Amino acid sequence: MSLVPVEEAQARLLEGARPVAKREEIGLADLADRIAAVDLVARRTQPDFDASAMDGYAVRAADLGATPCDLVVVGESAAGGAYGRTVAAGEAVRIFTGAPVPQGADAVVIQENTERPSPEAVRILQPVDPGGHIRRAGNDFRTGAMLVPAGSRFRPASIALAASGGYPTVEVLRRPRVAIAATGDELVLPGQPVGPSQIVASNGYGIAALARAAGAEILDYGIVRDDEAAIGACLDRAAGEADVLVTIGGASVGDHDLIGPVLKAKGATLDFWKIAMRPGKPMMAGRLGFLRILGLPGNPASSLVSSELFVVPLVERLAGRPDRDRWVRGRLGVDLPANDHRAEFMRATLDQSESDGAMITPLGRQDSSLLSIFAEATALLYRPAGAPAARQGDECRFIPLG
Ligand SMILES: Nc1nc2c(c(=O)[nH]1)N[C@H]1C(S)=C(S)[C@@H](COP(=O)(O)OP(=O)(O)OC[C@H]3O[C@@H](n4cnc5c(N)ncnc54)[C@H](O)[C@@H]3O)O[C@H]1N2
Ligand code: MOO
Repeated sequence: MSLVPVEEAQARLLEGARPVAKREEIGLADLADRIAAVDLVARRTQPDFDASAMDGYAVRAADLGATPCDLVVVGESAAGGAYGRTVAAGEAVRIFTGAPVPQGADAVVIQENTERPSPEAVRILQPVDPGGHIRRAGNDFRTGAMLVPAGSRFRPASIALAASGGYPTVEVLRRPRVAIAATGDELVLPGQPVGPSQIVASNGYGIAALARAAGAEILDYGIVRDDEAAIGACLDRAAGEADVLVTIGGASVGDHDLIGPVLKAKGATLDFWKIAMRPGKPMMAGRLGFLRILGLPGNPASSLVSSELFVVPLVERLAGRPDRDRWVRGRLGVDLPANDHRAEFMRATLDQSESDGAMITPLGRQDSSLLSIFAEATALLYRPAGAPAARQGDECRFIPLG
């Protein structure tokens, strides 16, 4: 079977992938980064009264023909406690920011432009135009105005806007459910005793963090043994509750690499297997009914690179987020030899201090088993398949790592 080019594999994976159709109603506290399922139209007007923009005195502008002049202070209007009567000629009302401007008053004088010659009187030192320092009713929005269109991703300001518009809860797209299963007889959970020839299952935690940031809800299936029945049961479980199943390990050609055989036995479609990339070659993608399956290679760097390139865009698409170009242009920090037929994604560091663009330098050791090197990397440097030798300073592309 020939290797599938990376771009082709990405395109085939996203073919027909649409945002999850199910919706749910959630509270404002959980709204960050969720996608609005319906248009949010204002249920109220903001502000729904003329409000003072400053601390000072509500006055009739016409009273201030010649300043300084003294007015009688007849009461107070505070935020949440209006002045109930009408302001008459020669009168002023002490007022605070956000408080309703009383009937009869048409301007606010800021308190810095006043003096209090006595408790009953205020001396206005400068005139003010009618409407001065007043926020008119509906200044922000009116009932019926479009606040957040369906399909938008909630940002801090739009969450606050939803609250202001009268929504205690909001209908959003349900997050895609991504089940993650680490396969392998050698694996133990973090914190458990590690016996001879065993290792700690680590990859799933990094992949879960990536998928969650891309908009997924994670279903953690823990460790699944290298056993066709166990992997089959995991597939059945995912088909019943998840949108995507990500398996880690068992994707290659060894006698204990069972993901491919189990997909076949279960009648799942295998969309593609083996990508022209390094690391991450043995990745496979398939489907069982509505479930999408990504079989990632077990080597730590391989599984994380595959997740950046395949899990993230798939989850973002299913979550209803817009497709985005994650590639950034930079310059090589070192000379590099010609590349072979597999695109290479090198763990690299990024120096943003250069004036002519970011400088990317691959880390010394690129072995796909090295998590310590991955954790040090701040970028994945892309070397296209068949790329000729490159010189320091040549343009290159990279994905910044979060
Ligand atoms: N004869 C061949 N052998 C291999 C080939 C090949 O083309 N022909 N490809 C190699 C490449 S490239 C990769 S990548 C690996 C991937 O193999 P698998 O996906 O089958 O992964 P495993 O064999 O199960 O595990 C590989 C390695 O990773 C460790 N691992 C597995 N799961 C986890 C986990 N959740 N957390 C941490 N580490 C994990 C596992 O213990 C192994 O050390 O195949 C090559 N072989
Ligand atoms: O593709 Mo493997 O991922 O080279 O180690």
